[in-house]
Amino acid sequence: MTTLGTPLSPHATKVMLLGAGELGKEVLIALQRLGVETIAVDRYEHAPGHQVAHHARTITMSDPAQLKALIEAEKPDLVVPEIEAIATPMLQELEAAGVVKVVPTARAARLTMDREGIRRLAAETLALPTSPYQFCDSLAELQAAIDAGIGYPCIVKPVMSSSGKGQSKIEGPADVQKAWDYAMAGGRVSHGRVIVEGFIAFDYEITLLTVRARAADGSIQTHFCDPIGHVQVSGDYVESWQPMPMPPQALQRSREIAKAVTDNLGQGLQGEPAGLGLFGVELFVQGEQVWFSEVSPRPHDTGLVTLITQWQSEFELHARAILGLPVDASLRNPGASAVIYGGMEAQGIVFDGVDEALALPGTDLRLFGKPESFSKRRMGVALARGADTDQARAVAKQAAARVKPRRA
Ligand SMILES: Nc1ncnc2c1ncn2[C@@H]1O[C@H](COP(=O)(O)OP(=O)(O)OP(=O)(O)O)[C@@H](O)[C@H]1O
Ligand SMILES: NCC(=O)N[C@@H]1O[C@H](COP(=O)([O-])[O-])[C@@H](O)[C@H]1O
Ligand SMILES: [Mg+2]
Repeated sequence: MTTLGTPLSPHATKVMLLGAGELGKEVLIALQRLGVETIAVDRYEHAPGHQVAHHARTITMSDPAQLKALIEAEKPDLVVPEIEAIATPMLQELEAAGVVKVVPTARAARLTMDREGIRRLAAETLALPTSPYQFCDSLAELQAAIDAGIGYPCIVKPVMSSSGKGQSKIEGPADVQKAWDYAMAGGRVSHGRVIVEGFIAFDYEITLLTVRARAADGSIQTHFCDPIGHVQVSGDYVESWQPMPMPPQALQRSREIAKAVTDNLGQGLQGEPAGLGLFGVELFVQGEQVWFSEVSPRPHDTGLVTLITQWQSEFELHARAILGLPVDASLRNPGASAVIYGGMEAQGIVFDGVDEALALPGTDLRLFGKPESFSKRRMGVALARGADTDQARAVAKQAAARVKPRRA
């Protein structure tokens, strides 16, 4: 049985988000609606989630001592990692000592924190199909890995990075040095290690949102959302839509892969089923062939589209699942999302054209409230529902284009 308390009272149910960007902000709102007391943590002040939580804290989340001190002071019932760059070994220690429960588990947060943990688990332990890959600690090792079999074209990424930061495609020998230098500059935490992956010429890629939630009989059940199709530019998502039509066999294979990965990441300390929550399983598809790419043990940026397509968005699903509540992962209507970048480096920017964007029928908007804009920083997203995803994609893109960020 799940019992929830009253926020700001001695019996509050307290949840701490480690990372309070646009994804965390929506999870926090979903938790607030259930009367959960929320603590939003991020590396900078006035992060999107800070603005909607009961408590806002700013620390260096990759510093184990700071993280431990904050968790011990706040005593949350649940800690919910929202970004990768967190001192996850400390979370494992605190979880093992019974100090706190980590969503979905501290082990899952640690394994997915860097590309090596999750890639080796998927490809080597679970024998799932992935691109060929090597990990390298120097330019010389990178060149050797390419020459020894990865070949051209290939993709280089820092082991710890997300949203395409530090990622580039190598077309031939002339690009190797540039890709190495770019990866060194682009990781979230400075780290001299990269993954080089053989390029998969997929027909399309999907995110399969997969939810581990408690069923009425107390067991953990896996629910799949309809697949989300998306387009990435320079490793960062710019457009997504749901549902993505797929041949039944490719969908079946995608679900098997997602189940294998999430079952493993959901294991508790003694290997028993434990971890609850939503996962974003990223897959490449060509015909009936499916490759595992990576997984987020948390809501996924491409899943922002579910704010307008599902009865329960990925954020509500995550909030419900982690609290042990029942979920409904079904689609309500087709829809699409299109990203709004800042397009400039400036503080406290303003957005023109919000009225024109929302005048398009079936649209909605999220402006995240990030205090500082960068040229390629995601500042908002336009959402559109439609009779089909082609129509919704066109409208979402049009709405995003009507929102014009500018200097105040
Ligand atoms: N081996 C590959 N072959 C072909 N395309 C790839 C490969 N690896 C990555 N990509 C492309 O780059 C995108 C981003 O890669 P990946 O998901 O590994 O990076 P990321 O920085 O973790 O992104 P995010 O945090 O947004 O999920 C993929 O969605 C895909 O479009
Ligand atoms: N692909 C992962 C992803 O989209 N993560 C989302 O971006 C935020 C960081 O944004 P920022 O870099 O603009 O601060 C994270 O906090 C999370 O919400
Ligand atoms: Mg990705």
